[in-house]
Amino acid sequence: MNDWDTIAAIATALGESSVGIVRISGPEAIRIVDKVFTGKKRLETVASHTVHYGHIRKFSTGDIIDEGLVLVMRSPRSYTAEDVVEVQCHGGIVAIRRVLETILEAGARLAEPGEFTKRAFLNGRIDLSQAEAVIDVIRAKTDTAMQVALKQVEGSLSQEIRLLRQKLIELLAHIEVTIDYPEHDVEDVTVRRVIQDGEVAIERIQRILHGARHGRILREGLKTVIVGQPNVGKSSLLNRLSRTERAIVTDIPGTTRDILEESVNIRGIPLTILDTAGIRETEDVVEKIGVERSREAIQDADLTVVVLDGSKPLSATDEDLLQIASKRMSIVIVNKADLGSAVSLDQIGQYMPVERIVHTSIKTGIGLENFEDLVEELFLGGQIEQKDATYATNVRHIALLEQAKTQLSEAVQSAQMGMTLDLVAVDVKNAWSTLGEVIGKEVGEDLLDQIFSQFCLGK
Ligand SMILES: Nc1nc2c(c(=O)[nH]1)N(C=O)[C@@H](CNc1ccc(C(=O)N[C@@H](CCC(=O)O)C(=O)O)cc1)CN2
Ligand SMILES: Nc1nc2c(ncn2[C@@H]2O[C@H](COP(=O)(O)OP(=O)(O)OP(=O)(O)O)[C@@H](O)[C@H]2O)c(=O)[nH]1
Ligand SMILES: [Mg+2]
Repeated sequence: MNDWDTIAAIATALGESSVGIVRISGPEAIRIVDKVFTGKKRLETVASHTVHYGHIRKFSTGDIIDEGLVLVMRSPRSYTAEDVVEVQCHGGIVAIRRVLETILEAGARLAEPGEFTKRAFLNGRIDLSQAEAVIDVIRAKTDTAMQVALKQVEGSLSQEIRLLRQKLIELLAHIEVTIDYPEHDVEDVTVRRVIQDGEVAIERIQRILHGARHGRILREGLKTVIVGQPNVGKSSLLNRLSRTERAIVTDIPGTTRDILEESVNIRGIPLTILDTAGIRETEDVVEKIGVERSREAIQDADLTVVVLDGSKPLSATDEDLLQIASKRMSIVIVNKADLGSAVSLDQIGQYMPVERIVHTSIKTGIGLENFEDLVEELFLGGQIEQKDATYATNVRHIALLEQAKTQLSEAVQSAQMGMTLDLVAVDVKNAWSTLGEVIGKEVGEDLLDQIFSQFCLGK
């Protein structure tokens, strides 16, 4: 174990709560808490993973600060793999702060954000991808996001990466043998193996990356933009989905002026919805800018919802929007079904497959279920349902996986083109070390600092 100092921090959220926890980790953790805690036994003598009742005292005066329960977890069986003591005191800002203060007076240092988890990594209890997933668990906003992150904390991605690296090392060993003892193996057997194993590895990486888009959506929300002419019901849709009166709805066309943003949750899929100003049909330059703005919003979005007023015939502006949206993931809502239908389905069908068209009356709520079904179908497509699939959700991991994929493609190509085996080996070796960076092999201190500084205090 490293001879680091002993760190302490408040582990629970600040504010009024029933219980608060101060966590201490490091070689002096138990001795330091012993100096300020009086229970039946000295903590130095108690068994690991036991809980003790007693009083916490001010280090300088010996005055009682609070009563509490203390947990002792001895190295290496703890979160950080060091000796860890957790003091559970009363909640509320004053009690927790005073307990932390006395522990700092007794010799601990205030931990930096993420320092407990950083120690768990540096002590080898978890790898970097597991440590990074701890942030995702804390930040998860839906059950599914939480589930995916927790799986990663438990090592799902790490395991995939380790397996891939293992295969690449075996391949490298094979190449080395062929280079060093040419008589031992025929070169083209090795070349074939590079191509075959390389392609299998690329395929595995591809599968992890395929889940990446879903992973990002789970973390950041599906960027959704609502576009359409004035007065068609765009803001009404936003209000319905968010179950708020966030957007102002009136029968005056042009009610929404600025873009509004709202987070909603549809069947466990987080959506960040932008409600845009309606696009008018004029030759006016200012209005043309409106179409341009919508076009930009559509380019940025994961999902575009085009709202039409179904009680009116399709206009040229509607067709423009349908045209732009047809190139992207999109859904068409034909609204105001309660006012009768004047819009031609065949006409919309020229731009959009019928399965993507939903008829609604947002005013009465009719058809919204179908819209939600469609969102769910488009974005989960059964894939998130496979609970054991591994997703890369972290941009750093995704970038590294893309890079490793490229390096492997280069190895395969070099092999196919008949390059010498030592050149092929370089690409394979590169892919192996790129994958290593995902789990924290050979990463620099700067990167670690950057990653762990995103954590909250006490984690
Ligand atoms: N009180 C408390 N609750 C908590 C945490 C904590 O640190 N303290 N956690 C903080 O995130 C989470 C649980 N995560 C944890 C992960 C590993 C170990 C741990 O001690 N692992 C050791 C020993 C396992 C064992 O005894 O079998 C190990 O893996 O070696 C503890 C908590 C959520 N709940
Ligand atoms: N009859 C009927 N009226 C609706 C329906 N949906 C919305 N409306 C009404 O249409 C009017 C315009 O709705 P908004 O949601 O403000 O429309 P918008 O598309 O946001 O309009 P702008 O912000 O002006 O671009 C309001 O009076 C709504 O109550 C519907 O399904 N049927
Ligand atoms: Mg509006």
